[in-house]
Amino acid sequence: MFDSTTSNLTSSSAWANLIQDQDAIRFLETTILPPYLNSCRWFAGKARQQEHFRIRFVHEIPFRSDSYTAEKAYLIIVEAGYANGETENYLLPLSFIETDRPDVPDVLPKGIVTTAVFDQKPGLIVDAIYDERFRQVLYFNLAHQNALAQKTGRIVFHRGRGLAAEHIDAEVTSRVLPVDSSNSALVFGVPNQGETYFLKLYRKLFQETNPEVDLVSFLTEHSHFTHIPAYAGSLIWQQEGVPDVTLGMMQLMVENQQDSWNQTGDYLNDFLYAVPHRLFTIKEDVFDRVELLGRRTAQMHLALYSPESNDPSFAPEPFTDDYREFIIRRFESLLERRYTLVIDNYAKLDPLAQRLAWVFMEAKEMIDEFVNDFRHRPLESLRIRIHGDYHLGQVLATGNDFIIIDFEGEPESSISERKIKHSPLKDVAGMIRSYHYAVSAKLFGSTETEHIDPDHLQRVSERWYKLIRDTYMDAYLETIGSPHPLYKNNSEVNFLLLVYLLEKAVYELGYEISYRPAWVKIPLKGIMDVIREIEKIRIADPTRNSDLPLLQMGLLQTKKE
Ligand SMILES: Nc1ncnc2c1ncn2[C@@H]1O[C@H](COP(=O)(O)OP(=O)(O)O)[C@@H](O)[C@H]1O
Ligand SMILES: O=P(O)(O)O[C@H]1O[C@H](CO)[C@@H](O[C@H]2O[C@H](CO)[C@@H](O)[C@H](O)[C@H]2O)[C@H](O)[C@H]1O
Repeated sequence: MFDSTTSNLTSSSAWANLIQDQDAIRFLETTILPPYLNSCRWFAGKARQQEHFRIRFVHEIPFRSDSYTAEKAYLIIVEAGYANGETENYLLPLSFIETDRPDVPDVLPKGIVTTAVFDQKPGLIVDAIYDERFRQVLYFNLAHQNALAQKTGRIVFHRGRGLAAEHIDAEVTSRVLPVDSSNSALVFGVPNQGETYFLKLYRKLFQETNPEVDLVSFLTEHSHFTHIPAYAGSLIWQQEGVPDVTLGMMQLMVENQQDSWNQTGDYLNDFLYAVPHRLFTIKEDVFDRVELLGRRTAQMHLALYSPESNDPSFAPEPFTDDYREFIIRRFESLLERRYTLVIDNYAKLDPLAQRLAWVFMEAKEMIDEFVNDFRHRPLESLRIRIHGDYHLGQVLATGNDFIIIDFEGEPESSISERKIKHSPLKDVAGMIRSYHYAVSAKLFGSTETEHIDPDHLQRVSERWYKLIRDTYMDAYLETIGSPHPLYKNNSEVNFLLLVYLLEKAVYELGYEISYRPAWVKIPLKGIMDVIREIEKIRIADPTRNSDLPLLQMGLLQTKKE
C-alpha cells in the first residue's frame, strides 16, 4: 500500500486506483496540498488561519489516448477550512506523468504538485492543466457535449454557439496562458486559424451556476451581442437535487494588444508630459476611444435589457423596497467597516489623506441623510442583470474596438449577491471611478510631476477626469436613447449614479487601505466628489428642511508649510 516514510508520495496501487488508497489521499491532504495550494496565485485563503484541507470529491476524466500510460486525470475538489468563517472549495485537476519514459513532457515548476511513485512507477503529480492530454480531453468532451458519470453526479460538457461546427473534430493544439489570476486560462488552436478558443477553469467553486456563464451565454445566444468573446461552452458538475457547480467556461480567443487600463495609461502619458509645461492636451483620439467605450457599455446594457425574454432571471425589475433595503444594509455595514478601518489606520495616512479622511468622517450625517433619501425617493427606473465588476481592466483593446470580459462579478460578494439585478448605472459608476483612478495614479505617481504643487496637479487631474467622464456619459446616454424604460429621467440618472459612485468609492477605500495604502487618496477623493454633489442637491432643494451644517471643504486645501 502506501509508504509515507519517503518525502514524496509512494503507493503500491496504480494511479488509476488512487481513490482506493485512503492513506495516499490522507498524505495529499495533510502534507502535499497545504504548501502546494499556498503557492498558487488563485488560492484566496493565504491570509486566513488555515485549519484543514480535505479532498471532498474526486471526479474521473479518462484520457482519449494513453501516451504516457496513466490513463486518467482527476478533478479534485478540495475543501479549505479556517479558524474563522466559512470553508471554501477549490478545483484542482490532477494527473500523473511517469518520468522513466523517453517522451516525458516539460512541466513548469509551479505545476508540479509532488513527485510520486505509483505501482513502482516514478513520476510527477501535476496540476493537470499542464498536461497536454488533459487539455485535449477537455476540448474533445466539450466539442462533443459529453456527460461523464461519476460516483457523485456527473460532469456535463456543454457546447455553445461560439464553437464552430467545423472545429468539433479538429486536432487542436493547446497551452496554458501565462496570466496569473484568480482562475486558470487555457487556449486552443485549430488548424490554419491559430489560437481560437479560450477556456477559463474556475478555481474557487460555488454551489451555483457561475454568473459569468449566465451572462456570457445569454449575451451570445439570446442577444447576439458581439462585443464579448462569444460563448463556446462550459463544464458543469451536476447532482440530483442540488444546484449545479460551474467548473469552467470556453469563449472565443480575442486577439488584443492590451487591456483598456494600460491603453488609457499610455494615452495619459502624453497628457502627463505636457503638465510641467503648463499645457493641457488631450488628443482627439482619446475622446474617440472614450466615446466608443461609452457606446459599447450602453450596447451591452441594451443587450442585457430583455423585457421579452422568457427567462425570469433576465426580466427587468423595479426598485422594490426589498432591493433598497438590501443595498442600504450592505452599504451601511460597508460604511461601518470603513470608518473603523480609517480610524485604525489614521496615523499611517499622509497629511492630505488625513484631511480627506477627516471630511469623510465629518460627512457621516450627510451620507446617512442621503441613504435615507434612497430609501424613500420614488424611483421608476429599472434594474437588470449587469456586468457587476466593470472597470478599465475588464475591457480588452482590439485595434479599433473593445471586447468586454470577466463577468464573474465582485470578488467580495457571494454568488447569490452577484446575481441581484441593479441599475446598469452601477457598471457606469465602476467605469467612471476607473477613469478617475487612471488619471490620479498617473499624475500623482509619476516622477515627471514630483515637483509640481499638489493643488495644481489636483486641479489638472480634475479637469481631465471631468471632461472624460462627461464624454463617456454623453455617449452612453445617447446610445441608450431617450426615453428608455431603464432610466425614468435625468434626475433619476444623476441620483442613482451618485448612489453607486459612493458605494464603489467606499468599497475601494478598504481595498486600498488593505492592498495599496499609497493610493488611498484616490477613493477618498472620489468620496469627496460625491459628497460635494450631494451637498449641491441639498442646497438646491427648497423643500428640504435639514439642520445639517455645510461641510468644511476648506480643510482640503493643501497647506503650504
Ligand atoms: N476571450 C479571451 N481572449 C483572450 N484573452 C482573454 C480572454 N478572456 C480573458 N483573457 C485574458 O486573460 C486574463 C484573465 O481573464 P479574466 O476573465 O479577467 O480572468 P480572471 O477571472 O482569472 O481574472 C485577462 O486579463 C485577459 O488578458
Ligand atoms: O481583481 P478585480 O479586477 O476583480 O478587482 C479588484 O482589484 C482592482 C485593482 O486591480 C480594484 O480596482 C481599483 O483599481 C483599478 C486600478 O488598478 C481601477 O481601475 C478601479 O476603478 C478601482 O476600483 C477593484 O476595486 C478590486 O475589486
